[in-house]
Amino acid sequence: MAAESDDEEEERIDKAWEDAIRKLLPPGAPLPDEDHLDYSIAVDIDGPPITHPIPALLAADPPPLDLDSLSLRSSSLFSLSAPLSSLPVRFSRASASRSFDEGEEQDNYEEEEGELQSCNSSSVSADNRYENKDENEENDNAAAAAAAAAAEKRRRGRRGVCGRCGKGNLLRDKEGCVVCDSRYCRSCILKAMGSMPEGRKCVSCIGKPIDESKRSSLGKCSRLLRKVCSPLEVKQIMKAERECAANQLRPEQLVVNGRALKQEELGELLGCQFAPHKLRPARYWYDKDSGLWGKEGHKPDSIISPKLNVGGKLQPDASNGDTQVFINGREITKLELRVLKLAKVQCPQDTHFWVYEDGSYEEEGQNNIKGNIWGKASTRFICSLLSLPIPPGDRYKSTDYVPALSSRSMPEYLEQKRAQKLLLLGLEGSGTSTIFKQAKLLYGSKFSEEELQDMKHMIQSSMYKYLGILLEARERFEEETLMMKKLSSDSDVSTSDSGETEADESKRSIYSIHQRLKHFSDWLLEIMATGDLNAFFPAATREYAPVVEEVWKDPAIQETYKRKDELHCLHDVATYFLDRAVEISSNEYVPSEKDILYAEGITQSNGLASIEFMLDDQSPKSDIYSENLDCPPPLTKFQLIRLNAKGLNDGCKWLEMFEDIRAVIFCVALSDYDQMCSQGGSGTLCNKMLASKSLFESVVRHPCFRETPFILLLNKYDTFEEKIDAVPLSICEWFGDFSPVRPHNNNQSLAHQAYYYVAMKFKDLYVSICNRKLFVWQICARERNTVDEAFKYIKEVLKWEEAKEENMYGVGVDSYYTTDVSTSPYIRRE
Ligand SMILES: Nc1nc2c(ncn2[C@@H]2O[C@H](COP(=O)(O)OP(=O)(O)OP(=O)(O)O)[C@@H](O)[C@H]2O)c(=O)[nH]1
Ligand SMILES: [Mg+2]
Repeated sequence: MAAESDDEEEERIDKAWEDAIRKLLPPGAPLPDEDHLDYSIAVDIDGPPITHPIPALLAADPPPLDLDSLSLRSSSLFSLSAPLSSLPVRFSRASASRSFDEGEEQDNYEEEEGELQSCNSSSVSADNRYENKDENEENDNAAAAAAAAAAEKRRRGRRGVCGRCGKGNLLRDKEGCVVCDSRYCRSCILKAMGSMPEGRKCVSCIGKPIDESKRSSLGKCSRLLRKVCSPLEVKQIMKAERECAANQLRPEQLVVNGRALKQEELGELLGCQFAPHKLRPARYWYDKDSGLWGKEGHKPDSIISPKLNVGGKLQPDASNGDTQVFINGREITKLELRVLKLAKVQCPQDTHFWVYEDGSYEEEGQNNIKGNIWGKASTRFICSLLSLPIPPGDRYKSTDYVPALSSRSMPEYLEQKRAQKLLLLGLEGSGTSTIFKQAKLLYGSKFSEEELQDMKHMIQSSMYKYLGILLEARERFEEETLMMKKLSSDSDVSTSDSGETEADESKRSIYSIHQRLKHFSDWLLEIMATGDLNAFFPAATREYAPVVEEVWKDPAIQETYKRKDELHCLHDVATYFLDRAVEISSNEYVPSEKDILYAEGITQSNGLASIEFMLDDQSPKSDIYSENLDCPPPLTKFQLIRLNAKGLNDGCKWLEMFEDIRAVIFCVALSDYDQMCSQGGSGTLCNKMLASKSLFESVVRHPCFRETPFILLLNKYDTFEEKIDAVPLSICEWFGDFSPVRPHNNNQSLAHQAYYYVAMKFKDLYVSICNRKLFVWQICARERNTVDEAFKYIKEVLKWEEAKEENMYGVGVDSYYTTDVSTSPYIRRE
C-alpha cells in the first residue's frame, strides 16, 4: 500500500478549491462559509462559455477539472452577481456533477451533509429508522453505544478535519470507521486503520460490532480506499468487511414474534429461499403459514418463505391492527383490510381467515378454499401501490409450491427488491402526465398497441372538447357583441333609417357562423352539456372530421381563438391538434411521440398511473462502488406513481393510501403566474399559481409525508421565459415583492431572476411549514433531456437523504436554511 499525499498537496488542493469558488463570485465578494454551500436549487441554462482560465483542481490523479465539458456556464450560476454576495453559493448539482472531479464532489456533498447534522445533536441516534421507542430501547446494545460514542466524538471534534492529523476541510475525501465513524484523510487512513482485517475500522475498533446504521454500506468501497490500495487489496478488505464474524448480525439482535433468535434460527432465516431483505436489529413478526413478515406494530413488509422454525408464536396484536379481521390469528391493519375489500374478499368484523402461502384463503374452521387473495392482477397492482407485499415469484399462481432451501437466483432476488416509490403530483395542467410519459419513453417500455389506441381516442375526444369550448365562447362573444351593437344603435335611433338589410346586419357580428355550422355547433354543445362527449366520440370522429375542420377554419372561430386568454379551460395545445383535425380523425391515425407528449393526460380516465423502471445506481456524483469492480453498476428500482389533481380533492384523502413514499415530486407550471382557473365546485376564478401554492401546502402538511423529502419541479420554463417580459411576475399577488435587478447591474436574464425568486418563495414556504429543505429543479417537460436530468437529480437527492437517514456522515440541519428568502436581492425592502 502506498500513501502519496503530503501536506503540500493538501494545501494546494485547498488553494485550488478556493480559487475555483472565487471565480464563481463577483470580484471582492467574501468566500462563503463551507456550511453555506447549497445544492438545493438547480438551474441548468444556456449561457456563454466560461472565459477565465480553467483551474487545475486536482493535478495528477484523478484528472484535472474540466469546466468546458460541463455546461457549467457563468450564467448558469445564479445569486453570484455583485448584489448577491451576501448569499450562499448555490449551483446546480447536475451542472456541478459535470464540473467537479467525481469523487471529490461526492464527498463534498456527503461531508456537507455530515456537517449539517452534527449541529443538531438530538438528531444523532444509532438508527433513526427504528420506528418505535421500544425497539430503540431493545437495541440499546453494544452497537448503539458505539454509535453514540461516535456521535459524541463527532460533536466534539472540529468538523471536517481528519481524526488523526486534525487537518483538512469538508471538501476533502475522507474514509470513516464503520464502528466509531472517525474519519481519516488520505495520508492517515492506512496509519489509523492498519491492514483492515475486518474492513474499515480504526485499529482500536477491531473486534467491535459495527455501527448498525452503516450496515448497508458494508462491502461498498469508496473512492478514497481505491486511491490508497491496489484493486486486489480493496477486494480483500471489502470481503473481510462483509464476512468477518464481528460484523455479522447477531441472533439476539433479532426478535421474532417476541423471542430473540438463536444462532441456528438466524441461519435458517438467512438461508431460506425468500429471506427478508435489509435485516436490521429490530423486533419483527412472522406468520409461518402465509410467510407474511413485518416489523412489530406495523403492516406486513414482505412475504418470505413460510414454515420456518424461527421465533415465538404470532400474537394477535403483532401488527397493531384494529380492524377485528384476523389472518392466521393476527388482527390485520386498515390498509390490508382495504386491499381485501378491493380484492372482493367478504370480511365483516370478527372474521378469522386462514391464508396459505400461495394466497389461497378460507374462513377458519370451514375447510373450503374461497379464492386467492393475490390471484387478480388488479389486486397485485393495488398492493404494489400501497406497499403491501405480494408473494415472491409465481407462488400465488400455483398451489404446489415447494419451498426450496437453496438456489436463490439473481432475478428472484431482484424481483424481491423493493422499488423506491416516487409520488408525482401537481395542479391540473402543471405537466405531471408529460413528465410521466417522458419517464416511460426514457426508461420504460414503448407504448403498447393498446396504449396507443387509448391515446388516440383521448386525443380525438380532446379535440372535440377544445372545439366545444371555442363554440361555447363564440356564442357568448356573439351575444355580447350584438348586445353592444344594439345599445349603440338604440342610442343612434333618431339618426338612422331602419331597413331590412340593416336589421339583418344587426344580427351578425365577427363571431357569427354559417347556419349549417350552427346546427353542428348546437348539437355538439348539447352533447357536451349532457356530459356525454366521451361516450359519443370517438365513434363518430371520422364522420364529422371535415365539419370539424371547417368549423375550426371559420373566421368566427378564429376570432374567438384570438381571445383564448379569456378561455380558462382552453389549453394551448388546442391549435396543435385542431390544425390536423382530418388526419387525427382518420382510422389510420397513430399518435406520434410528440402527439403523445402534447396530449393532456395519460389515459382516457387519467386517474392513477404507475410505472416501474430501473435506473443505474452509478452517477457521476457517486463514489460508492460495488466490490466487484468489473461488474456493471447496480440498478435501483423506482416506481413512479402519478396521481392527478382530481385525486387530490377531498382533503387529499387518496394520499393516506400511500405509505413508503420515498419522495414527493411536486410539479408547478412557472407560466401559471398570470393564469386563472376555477376553484372547487363554486366556479370562482383563482390565480393558478396561488392554487398550486395552496395544493402544495396541503400536501406538505399531510401527516403521511412528515418525513418524506419533497422535490419541486418548476416546469414550463419555456413559456415562462416567453411571457415574463410582457407580463410582470407581480401580477400574481404572492409575488408582489419581486424586484428584479436591472440588466446593466446584473447579467442574469429577467426570466432567470424570476425563476430563482419563485424557487425561493416555495423554499421559504416549505421551511415555514416543516423546517426542512426543499429541493428545486427546473424543467421543460416537453424536452426529454430536462426530464432525464430531473430524474438524475431526484436519484441524487434520494441518496443524499438515505445517507442522512443512515446517519453516516454526522450532519445538522440548521445551515440548510440559510436560504432565507428575505436575503434575496430580488425582494424589495421597504
Ligand atoms: N410549453 C410547454 N408545455 C408543456 C410543458 N410541460 C407540459 N406541457 C404541456 O402542458 C399540457 C398539460 O400538461 P400535462 O402533463 O397534461 O399536465 P398534467 O399535470 O398532467 O395535468 P392533467 O393531466 O390535466 O391533470 C400538455 O399539453 C403538455 O404538453 C412545458 O415545459 N412547456
Ligand atoms: Mg394532463
